[in-house]
Amino acid sequence: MSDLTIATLRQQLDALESGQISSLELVDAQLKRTEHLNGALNAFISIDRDGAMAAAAAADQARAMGQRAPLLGVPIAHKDLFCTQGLRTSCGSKMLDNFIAPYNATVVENLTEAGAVSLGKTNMDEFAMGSSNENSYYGPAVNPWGERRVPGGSSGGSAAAVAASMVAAATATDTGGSIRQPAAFTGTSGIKPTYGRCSRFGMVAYASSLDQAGPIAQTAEDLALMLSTMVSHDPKDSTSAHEGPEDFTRLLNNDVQGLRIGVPEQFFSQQLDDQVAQATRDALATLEQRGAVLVPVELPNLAHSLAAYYVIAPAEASANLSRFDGVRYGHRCDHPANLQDLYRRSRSEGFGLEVQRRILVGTYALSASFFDAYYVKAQQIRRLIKNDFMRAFETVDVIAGPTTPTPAFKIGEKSDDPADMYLQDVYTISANLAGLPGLSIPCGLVDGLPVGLQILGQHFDEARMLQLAHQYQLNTDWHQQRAPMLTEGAA
Ligand SMILES: NC(=O)C[C@H](N)C(=O)O
Repeated sequence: MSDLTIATLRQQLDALESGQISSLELVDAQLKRTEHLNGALNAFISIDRDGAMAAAAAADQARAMGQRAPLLGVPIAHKDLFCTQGLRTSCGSKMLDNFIAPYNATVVENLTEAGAVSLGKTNMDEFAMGSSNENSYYGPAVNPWGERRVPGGSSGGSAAAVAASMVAAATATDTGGSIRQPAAFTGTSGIKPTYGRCSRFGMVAYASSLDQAGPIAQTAEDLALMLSTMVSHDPKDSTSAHEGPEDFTRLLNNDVQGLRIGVPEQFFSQQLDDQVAQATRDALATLEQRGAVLVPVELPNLAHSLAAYYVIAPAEASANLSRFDGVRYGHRCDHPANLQDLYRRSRSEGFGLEVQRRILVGTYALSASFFDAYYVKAQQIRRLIKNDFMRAFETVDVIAGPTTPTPAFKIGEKSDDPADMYLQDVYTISANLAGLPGLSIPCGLVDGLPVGLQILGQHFDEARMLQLAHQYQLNTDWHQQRAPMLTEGAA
């Protein structure tokens, strides 16, 4: 491996461990690459050179003293909705442009304790609302795969940063697909673990019953390394799962002989691009050749997941975002005439249009006259969808299909049509509604753009999903394909 800046997390860790490179050297090289590429990609909102170099020096010192930690000295980045003490946490919003958290999110704390060095904070759709990263106050992040394509959303900055090897891995969050969809669009791998696996403490809340943190990286093996340090039971999050720490790498080298993969026809709906369907079927055939068994399953209520999600998520968002009132923290308007004026102007100036749209939709869905018709109905559908999955998992180990209906679209292509944008989430949101873990790995190129294979698992069965993903990657090279701009000498 000549250039360690484009290496995987595993390779970088091995190089640090063998003394081939120091953390200071690696972090500096990665920062230079990030500073060089960020003008074009806008993947980072904040680059923390001083903090990263200080942490790298400390990691080198710890290593020299014989100390070890799972991610000691390796550079990563955090989506800009994880609170980082002393470093701005904007959540992609003007509302929090001036917000510096007084504490670290638990996920940030866990990764720091594991020795990871953060280079800074990555771009995202405002308050994680979006599927293209175009809803960021800081401008869209750009997909390294080119031609002004979106990197997906809402964790578009983390995905673009990994795809461009600014960092080998980054944190992200997924409320309705925000880890898996950008991973699919950028040729990276991403996993949303079971709801409750990663603590939500210090994650700016969007829709609390759906939000879940997870990593984006180049490979399934790197996802397993990251996830093993990110999860923890956290008394500071009332929905934190009681499952203890886990080594998610433990099954990686087991073959997939006899593993039963459910394939729902509903994942091959009419929205699905023909070539994406073909790439998905080819990936399933590869797994079948390795000994996995493909089993048709039914998810009859899947068609209603989009409608249920786009009631529940805005409803929860409208409640969560009521805390931004211009009084306690965040944006405050100039010279308010009175308290009403302070609320109104601070919120209309601080929130972007998509966030305002969702607050309106959510407030309407929760209003007394419509509560039963929308919110209660959506929760009932949510239960039916979960039941569908539970029934399917009686006969299969995992469920697989496409991550997205199409490859990455052009910046601006869907901005005027929110419903068309929401359709991007058609295959990903059911996992959030059911609290199930889901991952995406690269499985092909369509018109030169990456597409993803989605694998959904049973609650707390991430290790098995990662095993399947790793075995697929041992037998294919889609995850090693590089964006053209990175191979044409631009970096
Ligand atoms: N946050 C997410 O998972 C993204 C999803 N597309 C949404 O806008 O809600």
